[in-house]
Amino acid sequence: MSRAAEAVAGDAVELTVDKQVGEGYGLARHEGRVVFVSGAVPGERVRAELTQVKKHLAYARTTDVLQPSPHRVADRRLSWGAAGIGGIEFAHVDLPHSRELKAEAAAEQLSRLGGIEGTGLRIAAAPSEHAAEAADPGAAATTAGTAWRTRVQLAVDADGTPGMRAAGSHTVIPVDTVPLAVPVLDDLGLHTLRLPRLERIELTASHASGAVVLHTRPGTELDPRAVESVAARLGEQDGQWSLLHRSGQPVRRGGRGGGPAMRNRGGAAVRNRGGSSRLEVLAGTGEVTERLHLDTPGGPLGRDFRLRADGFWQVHVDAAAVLAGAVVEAAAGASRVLDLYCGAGLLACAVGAAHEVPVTGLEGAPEAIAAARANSADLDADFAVARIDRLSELPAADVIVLDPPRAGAGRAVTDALTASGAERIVYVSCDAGTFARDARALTDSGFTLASCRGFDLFPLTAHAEFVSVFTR
Ligand SMILES: C[S@@+](CC[C@H](N)C(=O)[O-])C[C@H]1O[C@@H](n2cnc3c(N)ncnc32)[C@H](O)[C@@H]1O
Repeated sequence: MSRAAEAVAGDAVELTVDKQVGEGYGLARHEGRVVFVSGAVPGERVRAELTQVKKHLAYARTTDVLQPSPHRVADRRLSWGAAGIGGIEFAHVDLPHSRELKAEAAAEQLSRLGGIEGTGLRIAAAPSEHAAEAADPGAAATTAGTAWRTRVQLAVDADGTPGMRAAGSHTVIPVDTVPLAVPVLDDLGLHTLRLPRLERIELTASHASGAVVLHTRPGTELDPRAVESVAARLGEQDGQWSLLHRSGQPVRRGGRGGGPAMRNRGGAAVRNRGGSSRLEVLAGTGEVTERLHLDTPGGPLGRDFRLRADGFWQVHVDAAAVLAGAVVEAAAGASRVLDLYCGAGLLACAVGAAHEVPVTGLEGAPEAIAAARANSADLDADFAVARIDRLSELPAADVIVLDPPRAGAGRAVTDALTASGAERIVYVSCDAGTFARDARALTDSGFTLASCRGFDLFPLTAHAEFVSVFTR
């Protein structure tokens, strides 16, 4: 008796994409398996190559579109000379529809992992994209959503050519333009330089200032020509630009001085600053200044935040204002606010200033806490270094704000939130999956999810931000 040959990676298959799920995948079925397919739009019939095959599921990438969705547009990466780069999962979808697909994927995760139904979740456009789409409806298929990143990392290959990593691979693809970056980072032109001995560069653009961090490969010295060529580009820019170097020492595992291992926004493990490798300021102050503008019920609020050039700040050019605005609104009526994972103090300072209430902020990175203290000198605010997941008790507050990294808060933190005296939790999340898991823990222990708002603060990628309020 003959049997159909078992599917293997490399096989070409035809798929009908049923719906959108997390990480930018469309979901299809093929010969008894669930297939997660990239580069497709729900409703489409595509030909795809299987990239990974397991017993009950497989991964695939679209190679040809047989019946296109009306929401399919020309892959924007082609116009950037950046075909195949990863991290821009909706490069081929019109921008408003990409938001609907993210909302569909997040609702599925909230239901499956969090047992949460009927939130009516929408993902709202950030003001810049909203304006671009309103000014020119055609922009939704082309330029809207393509110039928002104030923080960008370029990988550098062994020959010193900068670029972006290919999807699912370490291969560096040279680019004609810095994808998704705010114009000033593209204008620097660092992606056109040869940068020997570097393994990556971090680019930061903030209010009237910016910074570039050069990361050398482990065991190599900085190449003076690379430093000179980058410094020359920074010298041509308006505003204050800093140039920094982080040596590529291998990260120490355990031992003293290593600092707590944490997850950054993208989920990659990072060492607490200062423990693993040295950050050296080659030019400028080594700091950037961010400016927050908010319209609050009490009137306009403007604040400057200084932070270290490599310190955490919300990435989308509108993100700080959008998230701070939503958190200020959600914290209305609070008498004392605790901000967990507070970074340089953005949310704590916005809430403290808008509602004139005392705030406490806790965060693992000492440099961020030093910045938060300086940024809150005019407020009734108290900031301290702490590993949130190791706290046995939380400081007293009636409203607790938390904005954990992509890995979410986890059981120890949700238990501490439950044990606290807080009546309201304002949870800011950049990952619907880990948020859904934490939401289930909170609702299982007596909290009710009162609201969940989505914001497209990572346009054209699979990610979004969520601001949710739990009450009890
Ligand atoms: C998404 S950022 C939020 C920062 C801040 N809310 C803001 O908007 O600028 C998460 C922060 O959590 C910190 N962090 C990550 N893991 C931590 C942990 N286990 N304990 C304390 N802080 C942590 C990171 O250093 C980072 O500053």
